[in-house]
Amino acid sequence: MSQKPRAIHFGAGNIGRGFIAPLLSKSGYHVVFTDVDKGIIDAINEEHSYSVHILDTNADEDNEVEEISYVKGVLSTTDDLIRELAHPKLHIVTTAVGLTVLDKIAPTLARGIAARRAAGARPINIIACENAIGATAQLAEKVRAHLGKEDAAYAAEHVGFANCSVDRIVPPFDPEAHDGASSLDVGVEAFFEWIVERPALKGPVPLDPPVEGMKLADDLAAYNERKLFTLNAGHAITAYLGYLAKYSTVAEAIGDERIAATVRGALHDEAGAALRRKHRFSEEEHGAYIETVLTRFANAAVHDDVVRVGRQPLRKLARGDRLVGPARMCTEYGIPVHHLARGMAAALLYDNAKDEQSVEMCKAIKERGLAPYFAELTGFEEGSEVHGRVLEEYKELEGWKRAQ
Ligand SMILES: NC(=O)c1ccc[n+]([C@@H]2O[C@H](COP(=O)([O-])OP(=O)(O)OC[C@H]3O[C@@H](n4cnc5c(N)ncnc54)[C@H](O)[C@@H]3O)[C@@H](O)[C@H]2O)c1
Ligand SMILES: O=P(O)(O)OC[C@@H](O)[C@@H](O)[C@H](O)[C@H](O)CO
Repeated sequence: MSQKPRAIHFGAGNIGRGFIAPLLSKSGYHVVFTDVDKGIIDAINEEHSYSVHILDTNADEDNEVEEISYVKGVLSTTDDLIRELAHPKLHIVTTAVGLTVLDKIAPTLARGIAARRAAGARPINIIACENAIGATAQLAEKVRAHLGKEDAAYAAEHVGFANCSVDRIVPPFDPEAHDGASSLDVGVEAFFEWIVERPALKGPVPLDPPVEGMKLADDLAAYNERKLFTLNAGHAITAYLGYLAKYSTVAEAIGDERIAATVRGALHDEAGAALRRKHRFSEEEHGAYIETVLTRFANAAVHDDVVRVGRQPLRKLARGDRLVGPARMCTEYGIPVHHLARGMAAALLYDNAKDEQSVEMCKAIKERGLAPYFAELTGFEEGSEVHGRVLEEYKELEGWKRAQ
């Protein structure tokens, strides 16, 4: 049996296989994937390895391929997972399942924590790598709701719940477009950033062994907001405007000057101005961060569909999320929002019959009326400046929709 320290990763999807597991594996952890998808778990247990293709516009072919080996899979619906969670060599648990799925994995994590207490096992750290402010804190609350008093006391001492900011663009990968690639392979951009909340970690800090590529920060909130309100805000605006203009990919959409101008304005003059005020990022540093983000969007080698980036518009229009979050921050600092308003309007126009939240949103707008629905969703009251501007932009963008 392997004596390597172990890591369990929930969600063997794009970011799990393409980012988190590779860092853990390269740092000396034996990675155990867990997923509800039996097909992925079976494939992992047949192959025990896969390749990560680093994709860059400037290369004719994949410019680098990393081999990830010695991985295994466990179906998340079986008791095998509880045994894995109680393993004496387990150091770290990560998730990348989607924010709305945290509810579903919380009871399993609670059972795993109870089993660790019964076994007197070593401390572990749990890190939810989902796109949201405080995703791990949200998970911790859901897990605690399933713990008895003694298990909760054990968890408070032995289980670290650390928030993080996680950044790497990893869309679905087409193995047929790459010679010799397997169904488990993933295609990723070269850029990555994983920043973890240091004060929340239990046991040795940095982790032992340290995770190569994992940065630790005392003030995670600043990095979390910087990423969500820049990369994800710009990504969402590009995707929703791109969808309206009938582009398939983010790279195509950001190549349209009308869309690029809105994204630039939203990131530099609005979200960026508010983030700089709140977190004291310098203009030079934050400007460079935004420009890197825009270059990443234009990377056509990472074939990223606007429908992936626009998925679940109601989650993206939630009050603390990537569109309304920076718009609220702007209003706190008296910064007018024109471009973000256009982005929110484009999100409200996202009409995709294959996306459940889009269907729900379009139905609600039709039945309840845009003005009251938007106010209820976002907290921007009817009659407020932002509310009025979003309604105006919505009308104008309906013209884009009709023009197609
Ligand atoms: N792909 C990216 O570019 C990227 C980058 C940063 C963060 N994220 C975040 O990572 C998370 C995952 O995104 P993704 O793109 O990898 O999605 P994905 O759909 O490729 O992967 C999610 C995986 O979770 C699995 N899953 C669903 N329910 C589960 C459950 N109950 N138990 C165990 N596994 C379950 C799915 O089967 C799937 O394999 C999201 O929160 C996303 O916002 C994604
Ligand atoms: O994963 P979502 O749905 O929250 O957001 C879609 C994309 O913006 C996102 O997955 C980015 O690719 C990622 O956040 C890059 O780090």
